[in-house]
Amino acid sequence: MTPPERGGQPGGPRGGRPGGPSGGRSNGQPGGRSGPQRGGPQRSGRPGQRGGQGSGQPGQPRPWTTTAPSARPRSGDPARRVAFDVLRAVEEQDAYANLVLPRLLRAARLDGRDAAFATELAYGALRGRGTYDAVLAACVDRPLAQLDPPVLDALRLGAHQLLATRVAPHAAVSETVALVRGAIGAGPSGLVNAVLRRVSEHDLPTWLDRVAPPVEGPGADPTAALAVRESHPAWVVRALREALVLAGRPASELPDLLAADNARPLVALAALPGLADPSELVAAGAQPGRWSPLAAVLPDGDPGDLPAVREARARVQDEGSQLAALALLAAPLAGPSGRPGRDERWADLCAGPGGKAALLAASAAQRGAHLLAVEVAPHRAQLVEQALAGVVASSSSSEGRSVVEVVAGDGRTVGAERPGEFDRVLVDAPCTGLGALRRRPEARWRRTPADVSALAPLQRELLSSALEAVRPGGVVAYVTCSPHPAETQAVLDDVVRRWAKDGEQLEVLDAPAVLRELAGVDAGTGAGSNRAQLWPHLHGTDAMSVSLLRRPR
Ligand SMILES: C[S@@+](CC[C@H](N)C(=O)[O-])C[C@H]1O[C@@H](n2cnc3c(N)ncnc32)[C@H](O)[C@@H]1O
Repeated sequence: MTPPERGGQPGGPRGGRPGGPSGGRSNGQPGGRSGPQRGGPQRSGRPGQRGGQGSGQPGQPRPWTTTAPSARPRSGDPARRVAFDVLRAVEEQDAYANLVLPRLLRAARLDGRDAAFATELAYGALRGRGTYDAVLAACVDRPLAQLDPPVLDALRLGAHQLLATRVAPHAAVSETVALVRGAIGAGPSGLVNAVLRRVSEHDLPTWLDRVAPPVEGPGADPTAALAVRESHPAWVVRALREALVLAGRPASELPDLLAADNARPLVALAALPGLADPSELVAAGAQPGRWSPLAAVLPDGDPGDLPAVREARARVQDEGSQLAALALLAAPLAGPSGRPGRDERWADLCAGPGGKAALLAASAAQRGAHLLAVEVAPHRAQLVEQALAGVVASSSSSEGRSVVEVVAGDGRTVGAERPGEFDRVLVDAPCTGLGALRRRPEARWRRTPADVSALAPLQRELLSSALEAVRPGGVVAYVTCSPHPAETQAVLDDVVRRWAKDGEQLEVLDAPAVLRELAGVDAGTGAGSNRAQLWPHLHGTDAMSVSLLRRPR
């Protein structure tokens, strides 16, 4: 732990900083151009970066208020309170920030800039926790674990404002102190005031140089250094390094990959085949997508404002997820006499909440096929029903049978119950989600290495069930939104080996070639591997892994 520096005169007269009091709003939110963009962080949100007006330069005077903490406002502003409540719900109730935030924003009647500010604070403090805790540990005279958890959350919110937003430092401190008084009580407000003043003594690059271990030389620990600088648990840093190397990428890309996890992803939309067209989304204000032939991208604004999204003809869906579903549909089947054979029975064995199932169902309606969507969790099976409602309402096949059947059940039993019945099967396996960390700000702190091993048998059983359920010459797509080697290549290798031992040599199709043909994207994983891997830092998508297996005829 680096001892706190005692420089500066926190109580003394300050002024003249760009973005100081005059640049901020009375409640301490950044004003004018420096305000956060709607819907997320105003900058990349990368903990290792700092910039913009008011971000402060070391040694520059700061406009401190001379009001004693006890005489300052008793409660904070509503946006900070919402952000604080999000952090508490994540910590205390294992809540998902992206689910709890909209509810709290509605309850507090926040919208527009206030909602954007609350979102930026909550997501930024959650993502940046690793960095901020390292800084806070250098400013608190006891281990952070000995602080009351609500106090620690308030300090994280304060540190985020000080180190990664354009909020004026005096406002970041005084508003966080006010928040603490209102939400926790007067007791810890002095501590919070003192700690945040210490945090404000340096900008983020200076703090990182002080608290992150060196990357080289004596005491070097490159993993720990990246863990602090890019705010990831060390085990995730190691896993992602391994994943890059396994996929034929240089380990030197790791900082970029980690930084991409800290950036706000653009909202990608999928126009459901036959129901909408990307050009319609672009005409309604979106921009063309980067890879998927179904995609458009919404740089700003509420997707629900687009008629096609409101009418369930288009959905919010990462381009990587779109490509994974499209790869299953584009993979070549094998049938009698060198022909592809039947292509009308499809299944999705892990369908909830229904993103890929909606795309598959819309395509099934177009092609006269039928989709079985299986999801083990009943409430998620209901979400699949909802996701498919638009497709079901607008289409039924000529014989009048429904295009889709949703079943709340275990995908692991489908192979035994319906052997050889399907032509194409998707296994979008339950996984750690390490490839989608940018979307789930708290996920990196919640996952543990034990999750990887706990999921391993389930992933293998689901893939084996899919292979039993597919006909000879049919194709299975094994997909994860994690690039972790244990969840991707190891599962593939094990299952192929086991089937070979049982006398059936599965064909691992060239998934990168399928994606190249489909979308012009290079998702290759190096010589000798037919697995495709997308990356946030290279493709701007989640880190989806896609393997395509075909049963021999
Ligand atoms: C990665 S998610 C699937 C995402 C989905 N394909 C989409 O695009 O929206 C994995 C899903 O598998 C479900 N699941 C887990 N074990 C299962 C099992 N044994 N059978 C069926 N579904 C299962 C989980 O509840 C979860 O909804």
